[in-house]
Amino acid sequence: MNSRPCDPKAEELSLALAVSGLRAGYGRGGDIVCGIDLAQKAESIVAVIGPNGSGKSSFIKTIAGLVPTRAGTVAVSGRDITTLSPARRVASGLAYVPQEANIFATLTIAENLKLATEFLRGRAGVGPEQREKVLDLFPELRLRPRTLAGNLSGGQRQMLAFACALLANPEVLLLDEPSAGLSPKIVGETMEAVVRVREAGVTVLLVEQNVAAALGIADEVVVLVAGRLTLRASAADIRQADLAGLFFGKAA
Ligand SMILES: Nc1ncnc2c1ncn2[C@@H]1O[C@H](COP(=O)(O)OP(=O)(O)OP(=O)(O)O)[C@@H](O)[C@H]1O
Repeated sequence: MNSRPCDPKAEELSLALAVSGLRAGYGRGGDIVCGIDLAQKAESIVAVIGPNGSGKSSFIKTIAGLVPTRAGTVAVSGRDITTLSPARRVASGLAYVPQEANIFATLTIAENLKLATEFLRGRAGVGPEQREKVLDLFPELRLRPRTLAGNLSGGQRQMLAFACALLANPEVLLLDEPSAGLSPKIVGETMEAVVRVREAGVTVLLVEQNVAAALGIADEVVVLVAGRLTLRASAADIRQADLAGLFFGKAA
């Protein structure tokens, strides 16, 4: 037998994102995130789906440091970031694009991009070179730097929000419902942009209500019900599955 001994530490280090026993909630209320484990390989896209109110956004916000962690750990590329502030998490390689208010509508495209790196001095790979790489991914933004972000379409705003997050040269990008409020055509373009982001070497954890859109681009899907991960499977397997059954425990 020539199989190598399993080294859990080495395995953990090879993961882009490692979430273990994560618990979180709001104020004095009960747990909304109820002990979640998630190990995500580098340069993969994992989609988090589940019924309304199951805690998908709360889960991703807890990883971003915006909802206080009550128990458990979060690590990016083997570095424990559990106790870091949201800003320090960004500087540690974890970027987050919220569902709403993810750009400054009264500033221009160029001003939004400039502001995005203002507090990131010291993070390796942040600077003009990264800016060029990001603008190569979203060439439309390069064409009209003086356009007010508030005058962009919903899809263009999402591209700007992605670009601002990517300027931090993240290893992991958290996206909270990027398709929300977009027309079907623009949802498709937004999902294509997520694929380009992954092709650029970034690991993507995506919360989506639009299950079909998420399944179209994800490698793996996790189903969250009442704050717990109830299923993890390849997107191909989930495409065949009965979603009502997965979400609500109903028989087909
Ligand atoms: N700021 C908050 N304060 C208190 N409770 C909150 C807060 N934000 C969310 N919740 C509660 O946490 C639970 C999970 O909400 P969350 O938005 O995380 O679910 P979701 O799965 O993302 O829902 P949706 O698919 O509808 O966006 C809900 O019961 C919600 O009311």
